[in-house]
Amino acid sequence: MAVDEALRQLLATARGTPFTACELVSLRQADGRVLAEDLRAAIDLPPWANSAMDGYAMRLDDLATQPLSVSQTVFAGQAPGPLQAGSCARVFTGAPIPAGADCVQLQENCRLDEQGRVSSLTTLRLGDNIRPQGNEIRAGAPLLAAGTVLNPIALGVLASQGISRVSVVSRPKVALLSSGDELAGEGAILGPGQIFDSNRVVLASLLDRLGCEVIDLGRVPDDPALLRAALTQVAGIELIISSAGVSVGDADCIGALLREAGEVKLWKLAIKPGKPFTFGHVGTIPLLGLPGNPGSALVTFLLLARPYLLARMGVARLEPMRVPVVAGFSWSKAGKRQEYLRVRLDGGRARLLENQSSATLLSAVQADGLLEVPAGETFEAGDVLDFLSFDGVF
Ligand SMILES: Nc1nc2c(c(=O)[nH]1)N[C@H]1C(S)=C(S)[C@@H](COP(=O)(O)OP(=O)(O)OC[C@H]3O[C@@H](n4cnc5c(N)ncnc54)[C@H](O)[C@@H]3O)O[C@H]1N2
Ligand code: MOO
Ligand SMILES: [Mg+2]
Repeated sequence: MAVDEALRQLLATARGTPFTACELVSLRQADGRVLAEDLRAAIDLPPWANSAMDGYAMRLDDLATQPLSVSQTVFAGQAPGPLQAGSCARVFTGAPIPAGADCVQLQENCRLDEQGRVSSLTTLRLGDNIRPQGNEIRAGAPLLAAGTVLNPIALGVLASQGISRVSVVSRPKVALLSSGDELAGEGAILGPGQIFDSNRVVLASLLDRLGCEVIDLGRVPDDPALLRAALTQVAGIELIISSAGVSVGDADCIGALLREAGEVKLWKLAIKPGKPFTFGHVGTIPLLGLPGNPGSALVTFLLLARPYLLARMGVARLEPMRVPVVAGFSWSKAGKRQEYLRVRLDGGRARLLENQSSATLLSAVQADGLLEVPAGETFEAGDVLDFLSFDGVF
């Protein structure tokens, strides 16, 4: 199955099974969380007309009779009285505009005489250097839509509205496990044939960044019964993510687990790395089975697991951002699978990192992102391809 079709099916399933729980959090707890409600502006912004510059607030009609005496001084945070006819007001940036004033002249463009009276040295137009009330947004207008991933800017927008708590999608409970008899944990001395488990920390950290509550089930041997036992330990799991054991080897037992205790929905995609990616259910709980090779687990997480999770969280923008990038190398072997090459951007061109093996993470840590090569295609240096940046993803 093509990657696009698998993604389409995963997203359709995800949209049909959204995470519905939400919670009220403070803005400082809301960074990276998904807004659960449509929000409208509570107040006009700015709440009152204010000066964009340090200078003098005037009435255009009074400029015919300058110099103008200064009838009041208004700092930001003060409440001015109305502007006396035939005078101007000393104002500073952010200060409310006195009623009756219709423009502000910069102090650099004013001359003060010995009596402290002000003349404008340049012509002014109605509204110059005034930020009108409600100019940015009117009370009641749509502010942020449900499904927005709150970032520091969005939090600032909420704070500027006096909003201090927001309803966000509760952290989905995701059970994570590494399957494999060969896996050793941190601090272990490697026995014969053993390797350290690296996938779990990668996936747990990626899940943290998506705002999930990671239930770490640790390393589980290649045994469907033990896998099943591990999964029944915790209540309330909303999704299972496993790594390894999805290919055709005698010890690959995620498929057996799904067939015994649930169902297999997707298996084997035209994606490189990541071919044996699996999606199914253990009982009623969805399971995303990522391949064990660390490069394959990473790529399938980014391209399939991440959008699936975001869709269940109600996020509108799901996929990593694709941008056109010029290839700095040629590719002559057309593959049967859509391929994701680890590349670095040097001078705006994609440079292929040396080791593209799905078994290594070292080229991925040097990469800026992935270059997408459609199945059956070759390309020349100078051709433009889609690039999926790691920026914004991690
Ligand atoms: N006869 C075939 N063999 C394989 C095929 C195939 O089509 N026919 N597909 C290959 C592809 S492509 C991939 S990708 C891998 C996927 O393997 P599995 O998902 O079954 O994973 P394992 O066999 O358990 O492990 C693969 C590899 O990854 C290492 N690994 C596993 N877990 C971890 C971990 N937590 N941290 C670090 N490294 C891990 C494991 O030791 C193996 O070296 O199958 C190919 N075979
Ligand atoms: O699909 Mo596998 O990930 O090539 O090694
Ligand atoms: Mg295997």
